[in-house]
Amino acid sequence: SPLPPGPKPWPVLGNIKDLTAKEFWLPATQWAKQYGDIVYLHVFGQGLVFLNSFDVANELMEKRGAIYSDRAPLVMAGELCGAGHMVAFTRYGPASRRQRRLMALGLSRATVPSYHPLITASTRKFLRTLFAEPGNHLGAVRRYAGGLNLNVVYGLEVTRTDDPYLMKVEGATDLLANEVTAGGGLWLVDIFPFLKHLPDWFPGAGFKRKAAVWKKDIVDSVDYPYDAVKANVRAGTAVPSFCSTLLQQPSLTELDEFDVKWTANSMYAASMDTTITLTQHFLLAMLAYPQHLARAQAELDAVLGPGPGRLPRFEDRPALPFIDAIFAECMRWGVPVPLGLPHRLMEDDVFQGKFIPKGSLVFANIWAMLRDPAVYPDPERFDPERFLTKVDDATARRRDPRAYVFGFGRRRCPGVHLVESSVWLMLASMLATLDIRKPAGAPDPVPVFDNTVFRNPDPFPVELVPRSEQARRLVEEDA
Ligand code: HEM
Repeated sequence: SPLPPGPKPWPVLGNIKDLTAKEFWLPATQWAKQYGDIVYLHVFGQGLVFLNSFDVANELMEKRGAIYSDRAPLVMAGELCGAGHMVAFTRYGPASRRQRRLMALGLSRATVPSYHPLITASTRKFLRTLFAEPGNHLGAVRRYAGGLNLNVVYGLEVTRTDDPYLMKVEGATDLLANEVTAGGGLWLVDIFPFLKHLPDWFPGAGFKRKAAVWKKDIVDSVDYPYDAVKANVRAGTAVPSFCSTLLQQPSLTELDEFDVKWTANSMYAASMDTTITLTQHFLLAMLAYPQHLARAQAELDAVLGPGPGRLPRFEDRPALPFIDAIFAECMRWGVPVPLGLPHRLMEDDVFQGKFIPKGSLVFANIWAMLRDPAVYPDPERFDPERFLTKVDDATARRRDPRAYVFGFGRRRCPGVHLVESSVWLMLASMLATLDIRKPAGAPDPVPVFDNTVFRNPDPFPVELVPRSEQARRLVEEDA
């Protein structure tokens, strides 16, 4: 069978000239328009496959998950930088299945409500930080996401901005997102693995010297909070958390411990940039569409009392359909991980008469799915109301961005239920208490995206100010 269609490759080099370091989802979506639901490229013989519709992604990544669930053997990130045991990098097999089981235990739909008190406390703390440091909302979001995770995962309470656990894991997460995987995770050594045998001093082997430094920080960030929770468990002082619960099981093997340690770290690393990205898109949307901010605040006032009368709680959610619609539209419009994380195909496959070679890296083009005008008319517009029109169940399922933004199949994001609770409360709390506006005289923000994995906008000017004296009092008195 022929390969799926795609842009014409050069001999040997393949489509290297078609790769872009920024916003790779844009050319990928142009190819989707030109070539259809499956597009094939190669770089030095390494196949790259783009699945551009829900049906095809579901058919291959979900239904044929037994062969579409591996990850690329990344020499630089996995081997040289020591991140190979992080869940997102783990090769498909017994180890990844053990990790996924642990995650399912700690992050299931049934478990997440037990974190609601903690999520509420973290969100309130986040609001206080925002009010106290109005010019540093990004720092506040970081601390919120990091603190919540340290608490849920390790039972460690963050009390200071320069908390040593937070600093360590933040540093390593930053390294991973902005250095190790900034170019999509692919280094020359991943294409030519023999390069890893170059001596460190060899000209061109700078990547090895970098990796040695980064590896130390990454491995440190995995051990440091884990050792703390283990010591707490031994001393009988551990508070309930993902790690402490699992570490107190009888007959824990060394392998179990290893799995708990790496799984715990992965939850932290994977939640940080995604949460920040989603929050930044929410702010961009509120700046560009102030009418939705006003409507959301009116809905909140009607339920919580004017001003607001009190801070939002999880129990309020069914009475706040417009807030839910804003949340859904932030996921759709923002698309935090537009091409997902590539799955590696483990065997040759044939689909709709096209040959997909073993070893191909398969991307779900989530961006194209969430910009499909047939499902989302006028897709560039931030329009929460699109989720409020009554439709039949099948259409409602098809238009729910949750079916796409978290990826597909056996590697689908295990953080989905945590996000559903934590980000909802965060958005509802910000809308209830803050005005979100451009600083006086500042131009409309034009978002710039520099990362190839996350669609995280570069910082932009925004002013977050208490909505009213009442809002300020509520947040401060809640301390
Ligand atoms: C806005 C929030 C988030 C979005 C949009 C998001 C999206 C994604 C996507 C698209 C993937 C790749 C799935 C695939 O390969 O098909 C992924 C993987 C992953 N996510 Fe999330 N995520 C979010 C938050 C979180 C949170 C809060 C956690 C943990 C607490 C988390 C943990 C993970 C892990 C561990 C993986 C790797 C799974 C694997 O390789 O088996 N994510 N996420």
